[in-house]
Amino acid sequence: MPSNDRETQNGDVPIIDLTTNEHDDQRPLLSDDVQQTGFNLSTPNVDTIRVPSITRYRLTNVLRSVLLIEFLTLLIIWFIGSMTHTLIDDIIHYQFTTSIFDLVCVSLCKMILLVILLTELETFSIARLYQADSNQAFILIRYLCKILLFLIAMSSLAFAIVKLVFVLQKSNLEKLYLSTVYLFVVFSSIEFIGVILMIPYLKLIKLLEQQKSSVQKKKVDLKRLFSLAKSERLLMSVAIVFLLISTITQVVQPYFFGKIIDGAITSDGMSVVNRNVIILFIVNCVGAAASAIRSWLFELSGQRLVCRLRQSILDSIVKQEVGFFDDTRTGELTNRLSSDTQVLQNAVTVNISMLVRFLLQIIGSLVVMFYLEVTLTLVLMVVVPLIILIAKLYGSIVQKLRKQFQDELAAAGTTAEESISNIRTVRIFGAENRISNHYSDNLLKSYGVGKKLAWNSGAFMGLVSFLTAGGIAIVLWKLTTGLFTSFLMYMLQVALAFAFLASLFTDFMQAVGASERIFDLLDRQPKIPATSNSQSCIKPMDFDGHVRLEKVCFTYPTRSDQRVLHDITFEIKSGQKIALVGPSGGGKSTIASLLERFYDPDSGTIYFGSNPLKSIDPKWLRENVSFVNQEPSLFACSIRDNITFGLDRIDITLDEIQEAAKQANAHDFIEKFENKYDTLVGERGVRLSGGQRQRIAIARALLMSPKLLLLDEATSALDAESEHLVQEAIERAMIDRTVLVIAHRLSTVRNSNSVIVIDHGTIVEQGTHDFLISKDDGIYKKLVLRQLMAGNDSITTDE
Ligand SMILES: Nc1ncnc2c1ncn2[C@@H]1O[C@H](COP(=O)(O)OP(=O)(O)OP(=O)(O)O)[C@@H](O)[C@H]1O
Repeated sequence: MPSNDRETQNGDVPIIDLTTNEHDDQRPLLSDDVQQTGFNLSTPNVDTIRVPSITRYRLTNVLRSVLLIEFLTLLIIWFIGSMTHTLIDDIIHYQFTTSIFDLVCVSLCKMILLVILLTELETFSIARLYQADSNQAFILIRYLCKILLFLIAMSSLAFAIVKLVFVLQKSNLEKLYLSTVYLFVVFSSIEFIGVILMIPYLKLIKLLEQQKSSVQKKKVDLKRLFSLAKSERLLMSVAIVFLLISTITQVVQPYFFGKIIDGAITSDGMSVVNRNVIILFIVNCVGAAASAIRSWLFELSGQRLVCRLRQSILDSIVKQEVGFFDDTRTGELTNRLSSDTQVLQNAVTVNISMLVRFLLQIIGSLVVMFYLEVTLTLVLMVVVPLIILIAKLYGSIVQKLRKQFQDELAAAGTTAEESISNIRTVRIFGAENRISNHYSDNLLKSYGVGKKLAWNSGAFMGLVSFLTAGGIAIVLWKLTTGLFTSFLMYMLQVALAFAFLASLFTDFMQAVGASERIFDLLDRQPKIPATSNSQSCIKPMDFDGHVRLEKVCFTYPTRSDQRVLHDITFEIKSGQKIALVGPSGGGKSTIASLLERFYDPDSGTIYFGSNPLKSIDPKWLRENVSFVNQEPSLFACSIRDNITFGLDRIDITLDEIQEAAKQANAHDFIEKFENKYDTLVGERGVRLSGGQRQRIAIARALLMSPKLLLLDEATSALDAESEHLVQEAIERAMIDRTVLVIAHRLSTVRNSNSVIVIDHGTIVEQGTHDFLISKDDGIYKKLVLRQLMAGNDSITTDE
């Protein structure tokens, strides 16, 4: 069930108002509404309802805008007209067939009344949302509002048509005046159709101020999304100049094309044809060059932008604390790096260019069309949206009727099937006629729906044909062949531009979703800093390896109900080797993770020398503490690069690398490779054996010369030779260092100064190997005895 939150994340803006059926005034909104609207409103309680954030791009707001545009346009035309005769003149000597004053008044009144009614209906809807019981008074007022809405829109249209009819009967009309009346008819028709379409669905929820947050977030994100392109503004400005040039060339082409055709069919027109063909050729060449440069520059700025963005995202990802990665899937993060950034790249460069281009194309084409023939353009502006609206209306009606038809047909089918399969029973009871009548009843119902379908289909085809034929008749009657061709080409340009704009809207919404996810990531501050970012971080220069854990308790963020460590207190003195042993899952690796500050303890403190770990510079920590874990992962680069992975300095010599590799028992096998230290290890080091990987990881840790070495001994099965080599490397690595080793082998434990036995997150025993083995009934003793009996060296057991 999509919740509002999820919608916001995905960036999907619900386009249609919250809708319900008429009869649901009688019941609370139930699951159907959830499916229909995407919002769960089933519990109509003020406290528990999550009021959905509704889009600003909703039908009622479109209607409000149309009303405002209509009023402002008429007002401007009235003022322009006043240059010839004063505004007052138009009022005092008012004439139905020559004044604009009445149109302005009707438009103003209509705007005020419709806006009030729409707002009222929205308010009722939100009030109803909060009320479990239906309120008769509410319902009545709602119906009244809807009726008024319809009547006002219809009256305005009727007035417009009457005025047009009267005006057309007059001769010597001013072109501007006639156009204004046409314009008023267009607007009134659009509003009337809008109101009719809206009334059955109007259950709009008015968004309360305090609940606008998610809409506002979207707004901010859109702004921020475009701010990404800021650093490319120079490139993009140049690109926009070329975009303007290429769009202008595209807009003027049909005009010259028309001229060529007109010239070709007139007897003395060859010189006109020649001239215009040359102009068209030059225009085309300029357009092609401008398109090429525009496309190159937009693509280039897009590529630059996405590179920067990907870099910032990766920087932000790798800065996050380890707990973040426990919680976030790798695929999700790589998706943000690849597909989300790709979506953004298109949105802020190519899509912007397309948006500007198509808008200019529409405006430019309309301007030229108006220039060529005002009346005709106005007629087309009425006919085309009208056909689109009618098609939409027809589509929704047919969809409903088809479903009804299928249901009725299915019922008839069931009757027939039942009768045929139970024919013996039918025969026994002589029920043939009854069955036939029953079937006929069902058929009649489906036939009834079929009749409606047929009627609607006829009406639709008739209306569309009439409008199209009417439009074409006017075009043919009014225009020369050349003009006709230009007109058709312009219409095509406008229609295509609208179609592309619709798909661009979807792309932008997708980009808003992607940008939300990306900005969430870019803005995320790691809970544990990965880099030194403040002056207050300490770099304890006198650190000698002495570490103390005091009453450390810890729970993994992803498993908050299970505490992993309880009151762990112990210390590792400088130069000591401490072995952590205990059953699997007891919490040994977790202690090492805390010392690496992958996580922070819930309570208690870890001290490095006298400094709490939280106050220590993260960079210093990485340089002075090395961790070799059970299954070390290598990077898909050369052995040399893997060994020097942790080092910042670039002046590292091959001798130093070889020395570390020798200590880690890795030098000999590396030398046997054809490319020696430049051998590529493959993804995650797959081209090396487990033992070789471990020895390279040990070399990598040793090269850092850490003051504290954390070792997690491998339990993975290695052959005897490899195991011996790894073990030897580990023992060598421990010499002259402070070491905490998660020990799985008796030999390692024996060599350590102290053994700490961890079970179920607590320290259950602590002391030297000899002391612990001498204890009767001790866990450590049991572990050792068990593995001695099993005849191996491993002291780790599963719980
Ligand atoms: N990233 C994690 N998120 C949630 N729980 C975890 C995580 N890592 C370990 N755990 C849990 O914490 C507990 C202690 O795990 P830990 O790896 O510290 O045990 P261990 O003693 O090192 O075991 P082993 O010897 O098998 O490596 C286990 O119950 C484990 O399931």
